Amino acid sequence: MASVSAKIISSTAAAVATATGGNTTTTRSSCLPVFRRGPATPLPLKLSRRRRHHVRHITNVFKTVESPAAPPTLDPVRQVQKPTILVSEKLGEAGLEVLREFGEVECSYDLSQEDLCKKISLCDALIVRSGTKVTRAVFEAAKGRLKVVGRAGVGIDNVDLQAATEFGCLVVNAPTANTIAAAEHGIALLAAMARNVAQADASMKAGKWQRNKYVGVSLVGKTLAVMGFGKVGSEVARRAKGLGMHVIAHDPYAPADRARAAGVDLVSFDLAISTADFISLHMPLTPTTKKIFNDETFAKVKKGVRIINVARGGVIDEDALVRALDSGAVAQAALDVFTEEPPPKDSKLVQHENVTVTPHLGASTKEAQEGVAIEIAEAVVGALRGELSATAVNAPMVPPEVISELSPYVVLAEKLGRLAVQLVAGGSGIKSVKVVYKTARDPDDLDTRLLRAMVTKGIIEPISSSFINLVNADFTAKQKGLRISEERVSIDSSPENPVESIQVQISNVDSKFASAVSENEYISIEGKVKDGIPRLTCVGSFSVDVSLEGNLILCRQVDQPGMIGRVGNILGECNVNVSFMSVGRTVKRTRAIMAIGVDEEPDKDTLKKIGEVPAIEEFVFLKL
Ligand SMILES: NC(=O)c1ccc[n+]([C@@H]2O[C@H](COP(=O)([O-])OP(=O)(O)OC[C@H]3O[C@@H](n4cnc5c(N)ncnc54)[C@H](O)[C@@H]3O)[C@@H](O)[C@H]2O)c1
Ligand SMILES: O=C(O)[C@H](O)COP(=O)(O)O
Repeated sequence: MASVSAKIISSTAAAVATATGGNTTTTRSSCLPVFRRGPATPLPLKLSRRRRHHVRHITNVFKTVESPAAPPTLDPVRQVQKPTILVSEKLGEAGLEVLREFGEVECSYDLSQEDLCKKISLCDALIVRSGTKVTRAVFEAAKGRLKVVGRAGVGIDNVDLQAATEFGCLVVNAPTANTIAAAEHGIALLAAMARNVAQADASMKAGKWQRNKYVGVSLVGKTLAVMGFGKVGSEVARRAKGLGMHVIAHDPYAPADRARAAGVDLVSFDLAISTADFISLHMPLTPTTKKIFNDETFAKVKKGVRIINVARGGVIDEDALVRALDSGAVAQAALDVFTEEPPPKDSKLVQHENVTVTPHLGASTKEAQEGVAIEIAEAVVGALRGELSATAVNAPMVPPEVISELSPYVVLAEKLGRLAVQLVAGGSGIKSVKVVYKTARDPDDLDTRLLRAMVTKGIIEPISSSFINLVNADFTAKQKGLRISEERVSIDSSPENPVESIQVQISNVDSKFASAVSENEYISIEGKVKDGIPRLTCVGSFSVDVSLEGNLILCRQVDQPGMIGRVGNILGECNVNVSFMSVGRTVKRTRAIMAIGVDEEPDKDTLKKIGEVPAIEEFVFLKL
């Protein structure tokens, strides 16, 4: 019971040491290059000998298939086997040079799936852009030889990450080198659309001179809503302000002070779309943002709004956009990205006279492609050397024995992060997260890198296009201005379990569920692993005990008889299956918290009915 000592490990996500695994106590003299945001300059990072050993295992942690014996190519200088690197889409020359210095490079563009599968078993690395589908079949055909896939760009939706991980293949990307290019393309589309440049050009080339038909609209003094205030969105905002536009932004997870510093007001989704003259999309494609622009949304926009999309086609319901263009709700659209790429030739959207299109050119500038090429080439070479890459998007790097012992806690950590972020009220940017581990072991022996990475993953993934793992968690958190600190609390208990409990605290934010806010005024949730199953054991000051699976409804109600039955009935009537239920209270017959696990997602009406039960003071639905 007694808490003996508390050791604070101030590991800001910013700390370079944490980007490599976060051991804050041991630094020795060996340096390994790790590639970080911005120009692809190797930064020396000091790693302990133990850490270096882990680093070398990065590509082997999940390896399930032995590499076949392939004909070796010898580097005449080093007299070691040179790896073979297949480049399947056009890559900048500077990147190719980096690759050629290290391995045998084969550039084969426009390969069919079949041909790619034939070649891949002789390759150690593959470099692609968005046009090559790296499917499970490709990893299967690689027969274990493929060690790394490099995506020369941000989006990795064309790479089957699950298959990559299963086959022990590291995937790295180049997340920052094309940010400016994408922002510039957004601005190019904004201006071209407002002045009908593409339509007027086509008309003149058809021999016409239609000055009256192509009268445009001015940008100065107009309101631009930037939807997604991340890397690209904030650069678009900056440029639009330079054009004299009034810029507002919607991003539930962006820190308000970062927006304020850029002279941009963060507003709600509805306010953004109902007041803007122009809407520019810069959010990632996630289950939450998929088709976020749909018939319902277009009914709320300011009539005659103009929309730019250089993010991902899937955030717009394209049929709904055609209807909105036909009705005049949307005056014009300028699109670089499409749900299906290339879109069907007879696509009504592409053919629409009020739509300007480009074939996914956002990242296509010479400068961006050179930057991306160098960034990806260095990341791939580093990975082939077995070094740590800050842009790795899969395959955590922890010794198998640590993974095995921590695996149930890994699930717990991710779920606690995922729950905690959903308790934050939209509009309040998250800046500071603290993870508290209670352990009966020597806190110095507790390797929390994986757990911290998984909490970070749980917090960031629902709100970003980033894929988080042990390698990139701190790097990504830093990019998002998120400070993750840790505290290890030593307790008297059985040292059999590596961790007794994990608590996630988020400070300086408002909560959607006031009861999740502790006396110390931060959102606090805590969990434990019992019989190998992760469980939620504390919400704010309330104790509960529910298994973390399916979805969760948290209700705070007056502590009185019949509450479980009433809510259970509402869910039952709507065919929502309750998997478990737990009630926690601080004082008898005052207030209680009910945690209800549900297999299905209740619809809006069902949730409304729960909220209408008089004794229920607040409730929230959380996806695990
Ligand atoms: N057209 C191109 O060639 C091209 C080039 C680069 C990037 N992209 C795309 O642009 C998008 C943005 O890229 P980035 O590098 O700026 O990513 P980022 O992760 O830096 O920014 C995304 C932002 O969206 C915010 N967000 C998440 N959910 C949201 C929601 N529901 N509503 C509003 N905002 C939300 C996040 O908080 C984050 O700030 C991605 O979809 C990326 O794939 C396209
Ligand atoms: O995800 C990205 O980086 C952009 O969408 C660019 O894709 P591309 O490399 O195929 O141009």
